[in-house]
Amino acid sequence: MSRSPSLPDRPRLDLDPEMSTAERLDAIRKHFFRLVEVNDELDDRLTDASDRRNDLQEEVSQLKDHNEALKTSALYIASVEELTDDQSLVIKQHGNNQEVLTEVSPQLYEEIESGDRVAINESFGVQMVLDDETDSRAQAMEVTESPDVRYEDIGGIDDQVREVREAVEDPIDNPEQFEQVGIEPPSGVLLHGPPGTGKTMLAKAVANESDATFIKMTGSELVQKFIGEGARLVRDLFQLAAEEEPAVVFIDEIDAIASRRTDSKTSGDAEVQRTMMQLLSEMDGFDDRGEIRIMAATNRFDMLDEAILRPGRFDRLIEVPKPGVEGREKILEIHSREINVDPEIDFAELAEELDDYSGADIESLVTEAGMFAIRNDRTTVTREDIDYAREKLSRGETEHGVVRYQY
Ligand SMILES: Nc1ncnc2c1ncn2[C@@H]1O[C@H](COP(=O)(O)OP(=O)(O)OP(=O)(O)O)[C@@H](O)[C@H]1O
Repeated sequence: MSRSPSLPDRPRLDLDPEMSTAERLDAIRKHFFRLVEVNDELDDRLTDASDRRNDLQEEVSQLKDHNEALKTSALYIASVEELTDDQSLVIKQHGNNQEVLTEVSPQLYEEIESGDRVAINESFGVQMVLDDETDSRAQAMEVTESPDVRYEDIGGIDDQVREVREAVEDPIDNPEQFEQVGIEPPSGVLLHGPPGTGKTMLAKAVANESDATFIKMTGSELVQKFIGEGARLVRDLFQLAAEEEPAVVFIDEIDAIASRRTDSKTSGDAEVQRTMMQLLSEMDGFDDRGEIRIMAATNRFDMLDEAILRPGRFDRLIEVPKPGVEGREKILEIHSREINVDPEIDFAELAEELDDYSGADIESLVTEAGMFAIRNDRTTVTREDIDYAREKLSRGETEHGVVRYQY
């Protein structure tokens, strides 16, 4: 901000006793005109300052409004139709096409262009300018041509692997067989069970082994990160799968968009409902015998809305539990494949001790033990390293930031 120039000097009247009366009168008249000039100048400066003050007050009030808008959660998406000269926008709300005039802060006004998509709250306060549609599509979906997970990387859940292969891989590899026999393959496969038991791995492995593209979307992200865009992104997800067939669509944390209805009727819930409705309608309009298979996973099976489990939707439920003792031994072996472990370590005995460990916990244990070996300048992981790692994991801290799941 520029500093205002200093105030004009106060005019002085110098009367010399030697002056004649006419000279004195002249000096006084000049002094008078000078005073009028300074007065006018100060008047102008006062008007400028008060205009500036009004501008600043208005800016403060707009920033306060913007601040309030930021504190509320965004609920709707709108497109900017027009920017008016007085720092307002004409926006059109998506869904109901309602046009509204809304004021924005000068900063936001600078940032916005006609045609932008913005997130707005219930009182049409603009919260933020959204990325363009293609950006959010790319961010919301993880697309892998061939994920590097194979069935042999998964331990302790052989029955689940077999069931998933039957429900997902066989219909992709042999659709004619299903047609000839006249049975419909399951529409959607829902994997449920505690965190870190291999649900995502299973979906990736089946995509890899069926030479299908793996397309993943996470329910909680749709709700928290891509506010107001859930329904569109679900539609895009299925469209992308159709472009990429054969494809395995995997919706992780499906409970975030498909939980049983709560009693509250807030618009946030309405938005989640719209996303779930879109998912249901995509699944209902889907040809079962295609080269697109739909999978989902949840740790909160008890919370799911039954609508999602009806025939034709997620109608094959597969529980993926924590591994038993043999499973734990297998997972220990898998995660030690690439690691130089002391051959004296008895995995069967160790597996007995790892009661309640999930596959992800076992992976963390092995990695953490490796970190201890490195720290102690050794190239082999010993039983002591494993015991140290266990102790550390049970305290919830790890060397590389992976915190052990608590159930
Ligand atoms: N059965 C298993 N066999 C081998 N490794 C496993 C197994 N389960 C989990 N892991 C390890 O844990 C990591 C996380 O597993 P994954 O993401 O598949 O679990 P998830 O069940 O999908 O968990 P979440 O519910 O938290 O998403 C895997 O990358 C893998 O290294």
